[in-house]
Amino acid sequence: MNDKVFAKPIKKQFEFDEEVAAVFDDMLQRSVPFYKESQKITEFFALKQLQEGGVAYDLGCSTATLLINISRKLKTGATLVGLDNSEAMLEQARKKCEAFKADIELENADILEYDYKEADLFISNYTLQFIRPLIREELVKKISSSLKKGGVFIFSEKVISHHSKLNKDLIECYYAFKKEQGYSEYEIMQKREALENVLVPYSEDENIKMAKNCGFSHCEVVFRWANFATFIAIK
Ligand SMILES: C[S@@+](CC[C@H](N)C(=O)[O-])C[C@H]1O[C@@H](n2cnc3c(N)ncnc32)[C@H](O)[C@@H]1O
Ligand SMILES: O=C(O)C(=O)C[C@]1(C(=O)O)C=C[C@@H](O)C=C1
Repeated sequence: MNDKVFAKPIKKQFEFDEEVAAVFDDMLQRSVPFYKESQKITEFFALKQLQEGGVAYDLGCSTATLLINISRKLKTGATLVGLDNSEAMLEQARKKCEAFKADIELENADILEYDYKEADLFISNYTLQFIRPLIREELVKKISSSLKKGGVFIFSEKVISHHSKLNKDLIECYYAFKKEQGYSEYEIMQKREALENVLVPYSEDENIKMAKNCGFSHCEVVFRWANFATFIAIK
């Protein structure tokens, strides 16, 4: 289905509700530049990390597109767990897993409260940005302490620049991308307002510093387009 969520007047803040879940795959492909490429790079490093008996979590798995793609390419027996606290997203995810016969554990859970098993891999694409800054670092510490030594955390985020002119230009560049994807000026502005104080992006440096403060020995960007980046942190 096509995303027309912000084509009508919206008064509430952005939510991952039924209306968003129903159009989510289209929304992401048209709202995240190089979304498929960032998924492919995530898949590549995820598959390298997963050995027989390995455990991987996708935090904020939404409709499970990424885990389904990983499961289809996985040659070893590993446990794939997708967590999300939007039941509407999980309904879509379950339907897709059923259709693709993908062996994935999906749980309705708050990623901040979840009791993680020892894992080899964590993924969280475009989700940390929705976690309040005050508790974001606690979550990343929890992820790091649940990983085995040498374990990997792959995460993608919208990012800002602390150079004000460059930041303004990055946003302009992103809105030009959205227009090319068929979103109107009105839809872009409405979504911008709905995301205000809900999606709180950090800069590339702040994300790397956060990972290092939380127990990762190394963190770097493996893919970036303007204000969207994919990071790999290694314990
Ligand atoms: C932008 S979407 C993630 C997109 C997805 N990872 C992908 O690459 O297609 C963010 C997801 O995080 C979920 N989410 C946000 N806060 C959460 C929390 N505290 N616990 C669990 N899920 C959460 C939302 O319901 C939503 O599905
Ligand atoms: O559309 C925007 O303005 C975005 O920031 C894109 C973004 C994201 O980065 O997570 C925001 C919300 C939706 O979940 C999909 C994509």
